[in-house]
Amino acid sequence: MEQRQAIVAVLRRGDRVLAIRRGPGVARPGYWQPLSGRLEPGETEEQAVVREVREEVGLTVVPLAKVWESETDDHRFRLHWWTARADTGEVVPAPDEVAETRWVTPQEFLVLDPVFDGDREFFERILPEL
Ligand SMILES: Nc1nc2c([nH]c(=O)n2[C@H]2C[C@H](O)[C@@H](COP(=O)(O)OP(=O)(O)OP(=O)(O)O)O2)c(=O)[nH]1
Repeated sequence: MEQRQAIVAVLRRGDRVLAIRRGPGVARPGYWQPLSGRLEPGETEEQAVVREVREEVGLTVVPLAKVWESETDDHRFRLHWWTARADTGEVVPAPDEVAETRWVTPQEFLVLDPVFDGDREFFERILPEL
């Protein structure tokens, strides 16, 4: 299958990041992860980060830096990981896509269940180096 491109938006507020639980309207509901979403044709990764964050939790964010690339465990998506600043604003989840949200420390993310292997690797290995 042709690999699709998606962004992951690691929203930072102080020493915490936004974790969301996948909602009932998406594949594999129940998993905890940072926000993610498909890159649309003609869109830059930064634009996709801003759009997806707005659609999924209603926050306006500023993309900071691309920090990692990975592949999903089912190989369907190449994931482009971005940090973004989200200092203010209230999180308002899109009900179908986001079941729950939590601002977590990296340690707190690692005890959420279930999480994807690639996301675990990000929080264990990549995020502490940033
Ligand atoms: N952070 C993270 N995001 C992931 C992982 N696996 C995975 O598919 N995603 C993201 C990439 C896509 O944005 C989204 C795919 O979910 P989906 O299949 O319900 O979304 P979709 O609407 O884009 O796809 P589809 O319905 O057309 O098949 O989830 C993962 O391991 N970690």
